Amino acid sequence: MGVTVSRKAHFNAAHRLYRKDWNDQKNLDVFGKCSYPNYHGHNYELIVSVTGAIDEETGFVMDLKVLKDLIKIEIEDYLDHKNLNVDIEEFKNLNPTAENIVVIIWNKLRAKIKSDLEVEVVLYETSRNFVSYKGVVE
Ligand SMILES: Nc1nc2c(c(=O)[nH]1)N=C([C@H](O)[C@H](O)COP(=O)(O)OP(=O)(O)OP(=O)(O)O)CN2
Ligand SMILES: [Zn+2]
Repeated sequence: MGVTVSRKAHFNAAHRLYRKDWNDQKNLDVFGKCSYPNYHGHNYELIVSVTGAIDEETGFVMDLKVLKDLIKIEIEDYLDHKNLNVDIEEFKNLNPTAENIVVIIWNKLRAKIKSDLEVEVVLYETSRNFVSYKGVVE
């Protein structure tokens, strides 16, 4: 049981959905226009939610200024205005789908947030397509 605090953020990035081990026709059949060779862009929006107990002294679950700075450094500075396939190491051999992007984002934030707090990330690829991830349930 806990209280959830959330912070919205955004970044713009280009990508292309395709597998190197498939030919162009199969990539087109599976990924459609998302596999076009010259990439395309999205205005990604994310919501990062942190759940935990309220600290008696501060009244915070987590300082939202700290969360804001963390998202800026770990996610926005890392992904904004990048070509995900070309510029981002994690996607050199991983398709930059919304599912894979949200897991990468979650892993980067999880590593920087106190372990007694739960972290969930919701990632909007378009205003109508979105995915969410809260880690593997142990
Ligand atoms: N399961 C997934 N399916 C799809 C993904 C994905 O990441 N996971 N990605 C894509 C494309 O990259 C892209 O998101 C589709 O964009 P677009 O064609 O613009 O999407 P819509 O036509 O649905 O645009 P709306 O504005 O949301 O109507 C495809 N599938
Ligand atoms: Zn896309």
